Amino acid sequence: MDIEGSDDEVPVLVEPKVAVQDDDEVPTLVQDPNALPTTKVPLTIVTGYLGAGKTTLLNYILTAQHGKKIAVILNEFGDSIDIEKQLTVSDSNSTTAKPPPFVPLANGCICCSAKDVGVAAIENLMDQGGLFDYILLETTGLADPGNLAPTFWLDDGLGSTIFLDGIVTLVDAKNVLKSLDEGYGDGEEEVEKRRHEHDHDHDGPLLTTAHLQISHADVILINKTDLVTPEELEKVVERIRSINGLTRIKTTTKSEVPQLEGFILDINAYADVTADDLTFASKGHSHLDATITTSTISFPALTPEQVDKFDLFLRTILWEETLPNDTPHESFEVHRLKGRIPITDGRVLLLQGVRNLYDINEAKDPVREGDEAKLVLIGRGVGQEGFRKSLSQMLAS
Ligand SMILES: Nc1nc2c(ncn2[C@@H]2O[C@H](COP(=O)(O)OP(=O)(O)OP(=O)(O)O)[C@@H](O)[C@H]2O)c(=O)[nH]1
Repeated sequence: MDIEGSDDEVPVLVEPKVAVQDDDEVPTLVQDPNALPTTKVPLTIVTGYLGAGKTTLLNYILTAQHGKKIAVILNEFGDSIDIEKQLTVSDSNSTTAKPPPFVPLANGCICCSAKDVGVAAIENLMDQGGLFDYILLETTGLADPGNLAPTFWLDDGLGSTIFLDGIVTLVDAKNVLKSLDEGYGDGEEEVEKRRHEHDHDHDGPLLTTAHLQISHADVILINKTDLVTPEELEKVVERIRSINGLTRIKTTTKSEVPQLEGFILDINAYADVTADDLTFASKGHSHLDATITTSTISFPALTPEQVDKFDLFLRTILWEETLPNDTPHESFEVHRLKGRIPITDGRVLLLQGVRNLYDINEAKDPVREGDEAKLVLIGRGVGQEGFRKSLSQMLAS
């Protein structure tokens, strides 16, 4: 699977990205028409379970020859001092009681730790840190990247100097299945909390941190492959693929990814949607995991009149978390979505979404003969037949 082809697509925002906090709030897209165009700096979120190999990956990137000046931000939490110590720090000041906000690293990169990883906080830090051309944000092992991604994606539409390039998730080949099945590493309290948050009946399949980190990932590194047999590794790959059919997967030891560019860095995962990605996703083994699945809905090219109806379908599932037309359904939550929607007038609409945010751009390449529309959803309960049914009812109305 490949996430390439940014040159082919001219982004035309036909639907602003908006977040809906509550029913009274009217979402607006605020843009300063006088703002000067700036070169936006890509930000990659690096997530993954405790001990999966995040710091090892950052060290690998920071010592590789990529010609970039990278700013690494460590989401400060408990053991961040230890993490800092592990990084390849070339500055002697790093041992002072109060380290400077940024520590210069080997090959011109800089590193800092921050409690607040909101957009404004990071832009502030960047102002102090000087020129750089890439940001890697390492989250804590227990972070839900789905909480962070909308912040950076939304702000990119609001004139930020940062844009979300993608989410890279490290998984530990040896322990990931235990994490997915039992919430291994989440702790009893957290497991109980998640049951209350995500499963109102408390007897459904458990949603673990590992699920959240995998379902939101654009790239997954299955690390520590030296600790498993080829058969065990194959099982891990299949399970992960069944959760997230859109992600690119690579198996690694010591988080080594010789080809960083286009695989970890500069993947543009929130801009590009290729037909190949979606076709690949629809061939997944979608029932290996009881909690999170990838579901593909295919339908014929839309007429221009159906575009608004399709948009209403999206708004209903993402903002109201229900299916249109009172279609009966079990509870669900969408973590990530992508779509490619040909229109009978020759246009192709590209759809991107994370949690309750989405946007639609117009692809430059025209519709091809026989193209069908594809909507890929990743999340809990997204494989229900009701999705197809309510969409076709809505389009036919
Ligand atoms: N056997 C083996 N060990 C590895 C591999 N990759 C990393 N490690 C080791 O696993 C340990 C944890 O790696 P880290 O890179 O610190 O993992 P992390 O995800 O940053 O961990 P936290 O910061 O605790 O969340 C370290 O001792 C690494 O040297 C690997 O592929 N195989």
